[in-house]
Amino acid sequence: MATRVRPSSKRCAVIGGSGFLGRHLVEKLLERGYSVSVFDIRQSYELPGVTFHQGDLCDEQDLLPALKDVSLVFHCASPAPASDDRGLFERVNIQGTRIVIQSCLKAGVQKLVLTSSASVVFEGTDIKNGREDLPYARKPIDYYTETKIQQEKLVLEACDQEKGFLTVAIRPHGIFGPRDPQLVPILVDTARRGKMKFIIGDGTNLVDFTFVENVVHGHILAAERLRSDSPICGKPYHITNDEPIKFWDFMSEVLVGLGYAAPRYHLPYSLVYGLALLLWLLALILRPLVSFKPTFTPMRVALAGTHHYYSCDRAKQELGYKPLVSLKEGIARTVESYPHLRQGA
Ligand SMILES: NC(=O)C1=CN([C@@H]2O[C@H](COP(=O)(O)OP(=O)(O)OC[C@H]3O[C@@H](n4cnc5c(N)ncnc54)[C@H](O)[C@@H]3O)[C@@H](O)[C@H]2O)C=CC1
Ligand SMILES: CC(C)CCC[C@@H](C)[C@H]1CC[C@H]2C3=C(CC[C@]12C)[C@@]1(C)CCC(=O)C[C@@H]1CC3
Repeated sequence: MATRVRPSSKRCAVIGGSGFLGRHLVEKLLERGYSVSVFDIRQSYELPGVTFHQGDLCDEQDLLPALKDVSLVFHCASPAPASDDRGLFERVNIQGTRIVIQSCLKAGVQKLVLTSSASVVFEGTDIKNGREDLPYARKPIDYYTETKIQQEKLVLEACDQEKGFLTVAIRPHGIFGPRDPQLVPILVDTARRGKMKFIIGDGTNLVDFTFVENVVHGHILAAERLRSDSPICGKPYHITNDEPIKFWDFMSEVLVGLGYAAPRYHLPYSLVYGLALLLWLLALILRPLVSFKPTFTPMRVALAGTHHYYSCDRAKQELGYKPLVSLKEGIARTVESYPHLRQGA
């Protein structure tokens, strides 16, 4: 009689493994002795110990081969928030996540760890030390957030301890670090165009920025603690640096580290938010005729001008989480990793 071979617990798949967070996660998993199957719509690197599968996660036929003999799946694929493409977010984050869950069940995967976002509770108003029991945003600030909420619900609701399919969601906030394609590059581009002179609001708002290696650490702890009798099944966990910082101090440290001037002049929050909303509407109306992408979107202005920091007490207590890299060291390592973005380079 043929016996069914249980997939090795050291073989895992990273969906979105070519991305910023995904690649850092893959590198750490390899270091910890895992063999990794990467699934992504693009291939951005090659590494010994990694098998690449290129395809669209919305297509089960593309995805299934990447999940063969895999017991643990990390799902950290998403379209970039800056694309602001409602159809794409719905297709990839909602329908695609349904396909990911179905494919995991078909392939006999036992654990699914989703990269969600702390933004699933953010409505554009202050959040101070927010805990995981805050309700999902009733009025999500953009399509990205709207679909990240649906995605998280789908994954957590799929958790079935009796059937042995275990899920958990990690909610990071403001990930930064070497190879980040959005935060530092957008900041530098804005500075180079002379638009980083202004502080939106009074500049005292506190925000979480999380060094990428801490986010990776949170994911691996969650995966390794996920067992059928563990209290973490079907739950979300905030993962931050646990060092809220003034948004404009963080921006200034990165800018000054790269040789640019720190923003100095204050503009009222409601004025900038109103203008950003107007520009966004204009861009939407004119989309069939001309395509332009405003730098100061309502989402970015809200993120730049409000408090949004989160408690990671639940992760500390239930996952044994503690940030490994301080904000100071994370900023220094990030600045050093971008020689091509320095002033004058
Ligand atoms: N960067 C940040 O500050 C934060 C990110 N997150 C979440 O972390 C995750 C990773 O984000 P990043 O690494 O920053 O983004 P990224 O854009 O660098 O990586 C996302 C990856 O997903 C892949 N992907 C997109 N659509 C796909 C599809 N249809 N099929 C297969 N692969 C596809 C992309 O090719 C890319 O490699 C995302 O789920 C994001 O929502 C959450 C909180 C903060
Ligand atoms: C133009 C300036 C006012 C701001 C430049 C920096 C921004 C590009 C970033 C500051 C906070 C970042 C952030 C995200 C993307 C990049 C920023 C807006 C996310 C939206 C990425 C995806 C998430 O899940 C939440 C993040 C919150 C913080």
